[in-house]
Amino acid sequence: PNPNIDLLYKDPSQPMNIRIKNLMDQMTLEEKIAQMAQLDRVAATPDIMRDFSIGSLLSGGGSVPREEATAEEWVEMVNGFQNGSLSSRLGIPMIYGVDAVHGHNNVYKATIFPHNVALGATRDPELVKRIGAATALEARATGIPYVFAPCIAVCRDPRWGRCYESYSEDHKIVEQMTEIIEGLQGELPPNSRKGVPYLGGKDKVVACAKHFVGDGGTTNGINENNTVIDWHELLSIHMPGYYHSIIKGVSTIMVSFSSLNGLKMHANRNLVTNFLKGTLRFKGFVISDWQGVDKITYPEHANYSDSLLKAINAGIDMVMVPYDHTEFSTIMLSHVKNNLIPMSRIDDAVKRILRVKFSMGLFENPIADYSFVDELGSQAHRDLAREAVRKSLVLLKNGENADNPVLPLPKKTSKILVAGSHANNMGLQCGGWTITWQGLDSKNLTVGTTILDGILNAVDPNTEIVYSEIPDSEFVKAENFSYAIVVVGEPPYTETAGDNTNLTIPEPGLSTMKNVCGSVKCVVVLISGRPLVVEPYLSSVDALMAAWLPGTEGQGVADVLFGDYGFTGKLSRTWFKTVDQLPMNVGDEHYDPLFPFGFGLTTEGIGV
Ligand SMILES: O=[N+]([O-])c1ccc(O[C@@H]2O[C@@H](CO)[C@H](O)[C@H](S[C@@H]3O[C@H](CO)[C@@H](O)[C@H](O)[C@H]3O)[C@@H]2O)cc1
Repeated sequence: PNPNIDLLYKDPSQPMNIRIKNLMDQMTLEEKIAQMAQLDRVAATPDIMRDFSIGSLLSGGGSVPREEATAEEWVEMVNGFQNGSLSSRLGIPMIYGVDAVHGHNNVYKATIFPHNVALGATRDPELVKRIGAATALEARATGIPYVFAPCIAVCRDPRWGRCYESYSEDHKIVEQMTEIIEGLQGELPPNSRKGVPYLGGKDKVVACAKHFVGDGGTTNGINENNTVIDWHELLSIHMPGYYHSIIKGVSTIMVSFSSLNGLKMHANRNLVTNFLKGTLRFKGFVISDWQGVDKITYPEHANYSDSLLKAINAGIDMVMVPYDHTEFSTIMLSHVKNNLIPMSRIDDAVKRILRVKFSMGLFENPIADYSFVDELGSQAHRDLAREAVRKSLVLLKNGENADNPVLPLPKKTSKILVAGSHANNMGLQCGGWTITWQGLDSKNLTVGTTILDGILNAVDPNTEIVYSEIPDSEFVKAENFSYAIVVVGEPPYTETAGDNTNLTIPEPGLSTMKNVCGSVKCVVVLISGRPLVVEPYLSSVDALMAAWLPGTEGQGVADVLFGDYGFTGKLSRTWFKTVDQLPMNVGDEHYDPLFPFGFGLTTEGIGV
């Protein structure tokens, strides 16, 4: 140990503020600046962590140790970097972050929960809190103590490629679902201080409310674009989720790529510093989005020096660089030495970062162990995800009238046709942010139960199931099926790749629907991240349900299709007739939906 270092900051019996001060008094300017940098794992090595005292690492979407890496391999990777950090001059541990936005979605074999649009349809904050707790355990199974969740966007236009990451168009549902923060971080002890970073143990993770602010309100839902809104609309629609998150002790908040009335959020000092840190008294740290600093200019990175100056002075504490830490540090050092960034701003950022690291016990427990590896994809979590799937399904049509319902379907019948691109495809039913950043159209993307598997498990052993991905109408007519289940929908997409102005059901789904439903009684199961154009086909399908992006536990669809459980889901988004109506949200003066916000037919389950 270096005799010139006062190790008081490593003493957990000391008050946190004493530890922070003792450590900061010993940090060089270079070390303080390095704590404000977050690198993707591909740009880091243990030596870099040691030599530069980098504050944080992340796995960007799809950034994994190797394909199908085990929990143990993840732990080894994170600990490898951490040991580098611990051997730095002051031994400040790094914090490793990852997007666990519907379960620990980068990791093979993790439980993949329904995306947020589906969770909003459950109207069940307690369920969502349990999902947070399960997600925390699966992140810890891989040695990771920090997740970039929840996304508390209020998506106001389904043309937005990230609309499925939003719980609802209604801010009240988004506020309720911030309960997930207490699942992720742990429940605040009674009478504990509100509005300060909280972490309730080694089985919990630091959370991140994102993306501050108004990410879901951009013009025409164009990703990373401009949200044009007055102050009262901003406060009433997009801001309440942040109050609720802060009160629940959220430790970090991520800034949005988008702009507010023409000003990039990453350069918005009034909102990040004056409002979030001032008015709302947020005490955790504010992190940029991925190259969010670079994107202050167009083309991005056109003037990184000026962008970094704007972003740090706006109040961003940690920069998700995530590649070139040398450029970052060199420019930061220059700005401080030239008094363009005041030392007080650096000290505010580092104090916030250290406050989160001390309050989460990272100095006491920097090295992950293998005690949680069996939590990854555990049966208990899969059962929880299956419950979430059941509760998220929204029944939009059930026969021509209530007297002659189609659902629940009989398990015992002669022959059932299961058709459609999304019936037997794990990648398609999970959607974006799954194993890779964009997700994949891949039957066996990860471990789980496809919707077809779920149906096969549910029906009577004597019932014949015929599966055909894209059957033609002759085949359907010739086979004398009792009825058909048609599972179709959107391909996986993430962020801008998901921006879509026509919102039609892609081929071959539409043709499959026509071929099948024109020839036999059919139930259509729609797999999508948002409402799609269905009005023209409604009269030709016998039943229609929204299954959203259910994740790995496809059994939950069969549970409700065949009546073990009833349909209870309610639309968390308005179902439009045509895209010309958009944006159209509950409460609008002109509101003419196909199915209104809150709509959902019900059926009785036998309650197994
Ligand atoms: O090579 N290219 O062509 C390419 C293109 C776009 C990229 O852009 C990047 O891709 C992903 C990783 O590859 C990153 O995750 C982000 S997204 C951003 O990242 C955060 C951390 O993952 C999340 O919490 C936020 O919620 C999200 O807005 C970025 O968009 C990267 C590479």
